[in-house]
Amino acid sequence: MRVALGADHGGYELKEAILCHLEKQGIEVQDFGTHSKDSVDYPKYGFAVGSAIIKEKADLGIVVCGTGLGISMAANKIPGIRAAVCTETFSARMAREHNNANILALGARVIGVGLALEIVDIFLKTEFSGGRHALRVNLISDIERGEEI
Ligand SMILES: O=C(CO)[C@H](O)[C@H](O)COP(=O)(O)O
Repeated sequence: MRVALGADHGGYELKEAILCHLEKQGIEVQDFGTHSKDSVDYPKYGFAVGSAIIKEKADLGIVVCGTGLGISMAANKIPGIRAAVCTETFSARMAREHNNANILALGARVIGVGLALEIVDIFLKTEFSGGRHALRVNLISDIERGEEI
């Protein structure tokens, strides 16, 4: 599995912890920055991670900002991206199982590192269950294409 990772300054430290955690497990990680705590603009990192997924350079993405909100909003502007902000493990599992989310968004100012890593592990190991959920995710794609549903 190839994971694309990105964060703004608010998420920088948590991103580094996630990078270390995933590399220890032998997971291939592409780090799109940021690389310090200097103030940056989160849409650029949401866009970089989302683009990597759409271009099939990564299978799943993880984005981090202060709340997970702004960076997920930016990523979700890319057609085909389904970024889900998760603050607990149940939503992380459902985001994959029911919604086929391709990006996990985390808020470094909302949750601690331990919970964040647990959420990451669950998100990455859970498969989309398809079936009725695929029909619903396809309706999201129809909306993206400007179709009426
Ligand atoms: O959470 C965020 C976006 O949703 C950002 O990390 C946050 O807005 C950055 O704030 P500041 O520039 O005050 O550090």
